[in-house]
Parts: sequence; C-alpha cells; structure tokens
Amino acid sequence: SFCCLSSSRLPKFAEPHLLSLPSSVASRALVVPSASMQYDKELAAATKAVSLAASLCQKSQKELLRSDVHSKLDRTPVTVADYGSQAIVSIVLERELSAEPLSLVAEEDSGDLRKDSGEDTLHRITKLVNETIENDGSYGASLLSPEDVCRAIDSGKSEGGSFGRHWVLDPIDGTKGFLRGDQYAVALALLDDGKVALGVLACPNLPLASIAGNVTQENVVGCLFYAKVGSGTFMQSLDGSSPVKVHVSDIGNSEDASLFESYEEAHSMQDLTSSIARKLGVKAPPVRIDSQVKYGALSRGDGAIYLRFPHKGYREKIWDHAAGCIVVTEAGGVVTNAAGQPLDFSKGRYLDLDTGIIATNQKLMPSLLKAVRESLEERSSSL
Ligand SMILES: Nc1ncnc2c1ncn2[C@@H]1O[C@H](COP(=O)(O)O)[C@@H](O)[C@H]1OP(=O)(O)O
Ligand SMILES: [Mg+2]
Ligand SMILES: [Mg+2]
Ligand SMILES: [Mg+2]
Repeated sequence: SFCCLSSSRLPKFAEPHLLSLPSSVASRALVVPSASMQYDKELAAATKAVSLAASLCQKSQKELLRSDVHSKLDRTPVTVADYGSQAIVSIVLERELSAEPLSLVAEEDSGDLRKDSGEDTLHRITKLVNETIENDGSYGASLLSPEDVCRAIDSGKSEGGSFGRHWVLDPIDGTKGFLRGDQYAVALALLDDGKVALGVLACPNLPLASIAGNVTQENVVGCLFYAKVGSGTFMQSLDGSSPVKVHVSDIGNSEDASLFESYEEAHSMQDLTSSIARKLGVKAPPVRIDSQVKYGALSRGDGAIYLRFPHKGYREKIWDHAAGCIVVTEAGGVVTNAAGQPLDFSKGRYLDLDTGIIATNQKLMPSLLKAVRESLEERSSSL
C-alpha cells in the first residue's frame, strides 16, 4: 500500500493573470507580464512535474528490488525510479507547456533500456510511470508504451547553453542516498538565456521541521522548495500544505555556524572541508546529507554553510546545482565557486569549474572565502 498524490492535493498556483481578463484585453498584443507574473505558468508546470515524480520515487523506494538497480558506465548507480522520474517530468512539462518547444537537459538516457538486457527494467519503469499518471488522473487514461517512455526519457538530451530556455533536471539527485533509504531530491530548474529563472526541489525524506543539529522530533517528512527569480523561496509539504517563505540563517559568527557536506566520503575532500571548518572555528561536527537536500535545508536556515570540494577530475553537472542554487539565493544566500564567483550555468551540460562550490549567507561569505583560500593554499603547498 502506498499514498499517492491525487491531483486535487497537488499544489495550486495562480494562473497567469491574462487568462482571467476579458478576451478583448487578453488579445491585445502588447501585454508585458510584470515581474511577479513572469514564469508563473512554468513554475506551476514544474511543481506539478516534480510532485508527481516524487510520488513515483516514494512508491519505488518502498518497493525497490535488487533487480531495479543498475550500474552506469561511470559506475554510478541508476534505478527504475531515476528513469521513471525523468520520464514523468518530461511528460508533464510537454503536456502542460505544449505551446513552446521543450528543451530538456537531464541526467539519464534510454541507451541501456533499449538493449535486450534492459527489457525487463523498461517494463517495470513503464508500469511505474503509467500508475503514477493514472493515480494523478489529470491526463485521462491513455497508457504509455515502453517506446513512449524511452522517447520521454530521451527528450532530456539537450545541450543547454547561453541562449533561450532550457529545463534542467536531475530526476533523482543522490541515488546512493535513495538506495540507503536516506535523503534524495528531484531537482528541476529553468534556464533563460543562461541564467536560472526558477527552481523546484522535492525532498521526499526531509522532515518539515528543522534538522538543525542533525536532530528532529518531527515525523512529518516530504518538502517541496520552489523559487522564482526576484520572488523569494517558498517551502510546502509535498502533499500540498500552504507555502511558507523561507530564509537562510542570519548567523554572523562562524563559530556558531553548522556545516553541511556530502554523506558520501568519495564525493568530497573531507580533509579540506575540515581544515576550512577549523579556520572558521566551527564547533559543531559537519552534518552529512546526500544530494541537493543540502541546498533546501540551507535555504530555511537549518545550517549556515555548504561546502562541496569534489576530488580532482570530477566534473560537476548543471542539474546537480541549478535548482538548489536558486532556492538558496532567493532565500537570501550566496552560492559561488571556491573563488567567490557566481556559478555559470550557460556552458552546456557541465559547470565550467575546477575547484569547488560553497554556499552560505551574506554575512559569513567573506570569512568563508578567506578560510577556503587559505586552506587551498596550504593544501597545494603540501602536495
Ligand atoms: N565521485 C563523485 N564526486 C562527486 N559527486 C558525485 C560523484 N559521483 C556522483 N556524484 C553526484 O553527486 C551528487 C550527490 O551529491 P552528494 O555528494 O551531495 O550527495 C549526485 O549528483 C551524484 O550523482 P546522482 O545524481 O547520480 O546521485
Ligand atoms: Mg546518477
Ligand atoms: Mg545528481
Ligand atoms: Mg541523478
């Protein structure tokens, strides 16, 4: 048994105001959307897509079989839920925004599913996707074939870039956390001319109440964060409570800051992050969480600093940061590379970045940058 989002429980957003105007007004060609209306339609579609994908992941996480997990060429795991989530988001965006051509930059592709060895897996994914769409009820009863599902997944092959609109998706960010039964996120963002215009982050296992200090009494889990450029960041429960505006921590003394980093030791140079923490005088041990859930938790002030320093040679992908980045910046935070420059999402599927990513509030950024610079210098002189 599982609990699925019915469409009536899905978050509702105001439709663009144009739709409620008399047709004589609506049809005037020169109605320029105000800043507050801009991207409303896209945000509503993104929220629906991510909520449905999250319900697919929740169902799958409960029922996961050994045979549902595979290894990709880069030796990272992928599950039926990663593929299913990507198919759902692609299908919902396509149906909700059919007036515009869809460009989607997403992590997975159907290559392995189209091989003979992938047939079984593809059937399980198709079943999951159809059940999720059927449960939602807003798209009638037409069943998708395995080929439809492969095609939906492969619409994520766009290269992105600095012109026009591109959706950016990580269908499951933190697959290793997902497999452990821990934290993971469904992360969707929209780039407009190379800049992040909106982001939606579903965190199905994140408690609604703060996880500051790595403890929580709260047993209600499942958060949805969303942010639109210039409009702040909001959080609601995944099953549709009314949204609350969130803000990053206002701590100004780094000794009191708590610090997030990857759960997976292999994803980050923890000797470097502990050197940075020592320089800042941070007293609390680091809180280790998988995926962009760290950005969500940071945006509501559960911690004050996020450090990410992958090992040499690892290339960061845009879908691992675009949604999280706008969720934090619209909540008043700052996200930069190790040198303090903003992240550049306009260079294609990868972030053009060689050292690391740091996020914190405005007050702590100067001392954080100094600690990062000193730790990196010490490290390079000792190598
Ligand atoms: N060797 C690696 N170093 C850094 N990040 C990695 C590595 N391998 C996979 N990832 C990606 O790091 C992110 C998880 O980050 P975190 O370390 O913050 O939990 C995911 O995007 C994961 O991909 P995936 O989306 O496939 O799970
Ligand atoms: Mg992956
Ligand atoms: Mg990822
Ligand atoms: Mg992923």
